Amino acid sequence: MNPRSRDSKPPKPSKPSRSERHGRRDNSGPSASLSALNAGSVTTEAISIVQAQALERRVAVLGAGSWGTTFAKVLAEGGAEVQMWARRPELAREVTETHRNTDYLPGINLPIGLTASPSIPAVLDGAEQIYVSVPSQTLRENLRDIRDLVPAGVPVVSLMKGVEKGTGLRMSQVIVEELGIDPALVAVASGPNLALEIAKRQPTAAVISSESLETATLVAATATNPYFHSFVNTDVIGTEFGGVLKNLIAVAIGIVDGVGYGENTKASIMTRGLAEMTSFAVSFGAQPSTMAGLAGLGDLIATCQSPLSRNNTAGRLLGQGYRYDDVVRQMNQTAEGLSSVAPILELARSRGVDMPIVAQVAEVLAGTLDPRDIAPHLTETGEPQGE
Ligand SMILES: NC(=O)C1=CN([C@@H]2O[C@H](COP(=O)(O)OP(=O)(O)OC[C@H]3O[C@@H](n4cnc5c(N)ncnc54)[C@H](O)[C@@H]3O)[C@@H](O)[C@H]2O)C=CC1
Ligand SMILES: O=C(CO)COP(=O)(O)O
Repeated sequence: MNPRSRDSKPPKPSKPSRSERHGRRDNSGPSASLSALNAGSVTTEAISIVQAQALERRVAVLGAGSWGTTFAKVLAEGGAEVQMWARRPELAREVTETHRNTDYLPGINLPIGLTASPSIPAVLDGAEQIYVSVPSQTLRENLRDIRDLVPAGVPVVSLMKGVEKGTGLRMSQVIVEELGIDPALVAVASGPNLALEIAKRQPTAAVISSESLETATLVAATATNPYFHSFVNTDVIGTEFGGVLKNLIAVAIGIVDGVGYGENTKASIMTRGLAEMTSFAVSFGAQPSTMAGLAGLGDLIATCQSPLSRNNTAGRLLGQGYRYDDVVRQMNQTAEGLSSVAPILELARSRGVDMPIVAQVAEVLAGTLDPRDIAPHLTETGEPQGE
């Protein structure tokens, strides 16, 4: 457990009632845009029932980008009181005052029970659970700013899908290292979770994984609502690597899409990609069944098929002939796959695992392989081999 003691806290100001916070008419905003939002989505009534029955749980979400904001909405619509940390004060003001985050989630009304602040101490004060959604490459520096502010004994949940360059560490490992907390308090969330679809309340599922089933269950109960169902497992390695590796295969799919290849090519890459993902993750101790579940196959399908995926989009630009630097300049959101390629290949080499598709993505990124030549090279040797 966390050896640090909990600071004594000032008494909390009296809170508005649950119905005031969530608002029985649900989201703010004009009714016209509300009904547009509710077209093809889980109903406001279903959410109100869950909110009314939920335990009062105060949670913090660090990162107000597309996934941090969407997950904060999921938690609030599951009945939690949610405070989100936003780097930019004007974004925090927009979320709290107008219930919008137009930069990341255009057209989405956020729940009244969701507020944001640029002050990390204010957001963490009294938090019973902490969810982290910042780019994987900045996580360590973000955590250094907060290590003395994390309340003792509180679960910390990674929503991220990358590995750290240089160390090759998974995000849960960086969290344990930087915060010095018991790994049993750390959980990860993964699955087919394209932010904008979820923000529109289109139903989906995820996996919450922790080496402690108790932690995973507590987090999953909080991160569940009528349109978002959280399953649990204790295979942190598989759940986390599933989210990282499918990004790399989605870049490959984007590349061949950009070139103009069709469904056979994409199905071959997805299928062989899953085989690559599984060999890699199992060599690090993951369960093969995790790779066949939501955090592996499920997320692979969603990310490879959707134009909403930033990794898929980055790949498509590469396939259309843009250079790596141009692609990075064009992406104004995090495409984790681009930074995970090198550390994943290094980790694969350390275990003697072949990753021919990921290796070719690295070559396209480096400009040493013509995107048109990626698809035929689905094996390392070109020799016939067992599937
Ligand atoms: N967007 C999606 O559909 C999903 C994203 N994820 C994962 O969530 C993580 C975060 O992704 P998004 O929220 O989509 O990214 P984003 O690019 O939309 O937002 C990143 C957030 O991190 C903040 N941030 C904090 N420190 C930063 C720094 N030093 N440099 C840059 N930004 C900093 C930004 O201000 C921003 O609020 C990634 O690991 C991604 O793979 C996982 C599931 C779904
Ligand atoms: O992880 C995701 C869907 O599950 C989001 O994928 P992108 O980061 O490629 O947008």
